[in-house]
Amino acid sequence: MMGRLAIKDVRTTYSILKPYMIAHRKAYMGLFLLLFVDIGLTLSFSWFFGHLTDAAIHSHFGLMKWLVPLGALLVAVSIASTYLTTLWETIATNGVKRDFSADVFKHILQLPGKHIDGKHSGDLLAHFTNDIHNLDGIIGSSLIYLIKLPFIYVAVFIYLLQISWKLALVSVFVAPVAMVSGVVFGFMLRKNNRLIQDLVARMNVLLNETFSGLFVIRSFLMEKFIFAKYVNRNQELYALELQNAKLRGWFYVGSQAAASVTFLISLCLGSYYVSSGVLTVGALLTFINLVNHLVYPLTELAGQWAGLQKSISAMERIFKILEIEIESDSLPEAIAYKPMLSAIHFKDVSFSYDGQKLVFDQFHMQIPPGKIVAIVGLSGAGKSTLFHLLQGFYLPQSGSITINGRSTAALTVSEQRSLFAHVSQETVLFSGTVRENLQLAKPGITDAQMIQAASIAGIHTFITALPNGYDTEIGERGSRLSGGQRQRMAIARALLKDAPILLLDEGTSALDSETEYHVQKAMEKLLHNRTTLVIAHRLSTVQNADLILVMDEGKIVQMGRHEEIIRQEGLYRRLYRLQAEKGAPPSDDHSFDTRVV
Ligand SMILES: Nc1ncnc2c1ncn2[C@@H]1O[C@H](COP(=O)(O)OP(=O)(O)OP(=O)(O)O)[C@@H](O)[C@H]1O
Repeated sequence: MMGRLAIKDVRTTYSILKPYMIAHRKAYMGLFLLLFVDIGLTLSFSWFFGHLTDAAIHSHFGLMKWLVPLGALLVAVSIASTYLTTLWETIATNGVKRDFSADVFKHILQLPGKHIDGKHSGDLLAHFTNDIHNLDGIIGSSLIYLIKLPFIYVAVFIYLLQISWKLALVSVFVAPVAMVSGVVFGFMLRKNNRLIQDLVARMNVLLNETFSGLFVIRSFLMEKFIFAKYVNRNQELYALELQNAKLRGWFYVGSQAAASVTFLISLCLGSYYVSSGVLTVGALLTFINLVNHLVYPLTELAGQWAGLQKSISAMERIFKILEIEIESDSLPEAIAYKPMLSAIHFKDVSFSYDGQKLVFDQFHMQIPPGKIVAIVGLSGAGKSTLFHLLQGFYLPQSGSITINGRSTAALTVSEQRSLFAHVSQETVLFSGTVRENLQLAKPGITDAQMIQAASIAGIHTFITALPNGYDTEIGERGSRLSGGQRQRMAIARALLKDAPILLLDEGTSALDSETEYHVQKAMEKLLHNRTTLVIAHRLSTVQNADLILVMDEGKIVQMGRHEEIIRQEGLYRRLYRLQAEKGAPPSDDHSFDTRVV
């Protein structure tokens, strides 16, 4: 992995992009060669104009006869060179961007949970919609241009010296002025570009949150507020772009003025030399043409320089992601475990999300193999955190978690995550078909297995009634399905993963009684031959559990079977009674809703 680097300049940016550019070295070498072809063409065309003019003035038809086909040849080479430059530049630039963005994407997929927490999805999105494309300046045309500049300068200057050394000296005095102002403006542009890119990222966050929460926005009548926020940010962006344009404009005006002065002085002096017989008309034409090639790059410098600065500030943003240590070297893959009854042991586990407030302090927990364990407790007690730690989404600061006597620290990410099938409270499905969503569970799932799992989860009949059956699109995040249907899809997905340990979160408040009953039945079928941890909200689950763990503020305050702990004075009985007082006397069909307390 890349070490910690502070992006300060172009060199650092290139040190990151170097391997990607080397991978496309053929295209870059081609472009480098074409650069010399281009310089050769520039000199040849100028030479051609001068000689053709002199030949015409002096009626040298013999010379003109072979100059004309030579001119045609130069045009042909120029056309071929333009075509190849366009092609190779696209191959190089897009090739580097394709490979680099794939690596950035892979890196984000491998970021540890604690680093994902602090990132906005819109901000991450901006790396791909904005930052990667802004790298064009440093890997594409600006790079070629800036490499070409010194070469063309030297080549043209040597040619000019041969025509008239006095004129040549006059014509290059502008170069150092342009260089110095380029550095100063470059610095200012980079600062401005950084602000623009940060703002674009913030706008992405706003857009992302707006579109994903559109119904909440409508329900709370937040449209005006959101719209005003968007308009303000857009205005801010406009102001920054304007500032950027002014900077580029001044740089352009400066270099244009210096270039025009150079051109005019050369033209006046040159005309004087022609009238005094020192230069021929053809030589002056060659000279003026070449001076243009010195002047033109300087006027273009502002644009190229801005592109380069944009790239560097884009890379600064991407680098903040790249410098975070990832949790594994490669992307994890599902491993097939044979059915096994797993014992889980938390020993002196201390954990904090933010490094300050401890969720677990020297936490101890032992889950016997093959049992159904219900976890109950107040909201914020640490139940979900327990699931996060088990699956290795977060690592404990101290202590150990062992599964069948093996520490999770010794497991690879693939090994650890393949041990669990998780049905979470908030069901996340992906855009695509029912089949695609179910097949995500494990590679190589057959249709027969898929139908079996969907039948157990009680969703097969519903799926077959859809217009395209298993090939029906379910919309973004499964939006075309109801809450209960989504949950049963998640159960089918967990069944197909067929992992040794089940983690269930009974968040069924959104379901009607009949759906809840079906979901519950489907979940029960998941429980055989495995160790199961259920964050329990239903009395039936709690009563049927082999073991109940009652959690409070990151500690297990009571444990045992329902009949045992209901007799004890403590949180469990309080929760149970409160449920009864709510007017819903506990029975098998009612929710053991710990959240209401
Ligand atoms: N990503 C996070 N970053 C910081 N703190 C967090 C994060 N997730 C949870 N917490 C905090 O950790 C504590 C335990 O949260 P956890 O989600 O494990 O509780 P829970 O028992 O599952 O609650 P609930 O029943 O409401 O889902 C809470 O104080 C919560 O605010």
